Amino acid sequence: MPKIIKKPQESYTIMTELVLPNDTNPLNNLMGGRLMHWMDIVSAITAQKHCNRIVVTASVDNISFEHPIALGDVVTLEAKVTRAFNSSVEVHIVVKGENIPSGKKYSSNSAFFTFVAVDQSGRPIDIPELKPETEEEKELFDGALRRRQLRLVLAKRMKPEDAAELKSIFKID
Ligand SMILES: CCCCCCCCCCCCCCCC(=O)SCCNC(=O)CCNC(=O)[C@H](O)C(C)(C)COP(=O)(O)OP(=O)(O)OC[C@H]1O[C@@H](n2cnc3c(N)ncnc32)[C@H](O)[C@@H]1OP(=O)(O)O
Repeated sequence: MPKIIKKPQESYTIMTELVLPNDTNPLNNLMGGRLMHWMDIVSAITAQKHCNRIVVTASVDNISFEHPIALGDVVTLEAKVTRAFNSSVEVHIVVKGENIPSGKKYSSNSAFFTFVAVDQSGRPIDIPELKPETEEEKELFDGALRRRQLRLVLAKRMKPEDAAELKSIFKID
């Protein structure tokens, strides 16, 4: 049976949160762990929309916090599927902060999460394909194969010698 093909826009998800006192550290900035929880939720919703299945978080790539988010600021998390493989999807999340009284907007961080669609017994299950449309979506789609190989090599699920696309970026003429 031919696979269903979906566009990134069909599962695009945006989530808005307000930093409340219970979300902050002693410096009155948003705690990293709370932000990672929100990133997990928004990206899981995105992955579920693409797969129409229950998904589990399989891996989280490096997250670096570029800009603290202050108490009272508004946090916007945007998530898009970059590529679908067999049972797994890579989701790109972009986090921005906004101080509404001053009108200041800033980038906080971005990350890639990988989710696996599972059946009722928790076994991986096939998912729809993804067809990127915009130039940015195509660029993320192309890079997703290298990122997948890197995370599978690090997780000891792929031999480095089999990671052809990843190795090709290190080739020197
Ligand atoms: C319609 C529905 C309505 C539902 C309405 C409910 C709404 C409610 C919303 C709540 C939203 C919160 C959602 C939070 C989601 C959690 O937080 S889930 C909890 C944390 N995560 C877990 O517990 C996952 C634990 N791990 C596992 O269960 C298994 O290792 C996995 C991930 C299913 C993989 O199973 P496995 O048997 O090792 O599978 P295997 O066949 O080797 O590989 C399957 C795929 O996993 C990939 N994979 C495996 N390991 C990795 C890795 N380390 N890195 C990257 N990929 C990997 C493989 O590459 C492969 O990909 P494909 O080639 O198939 O695309």
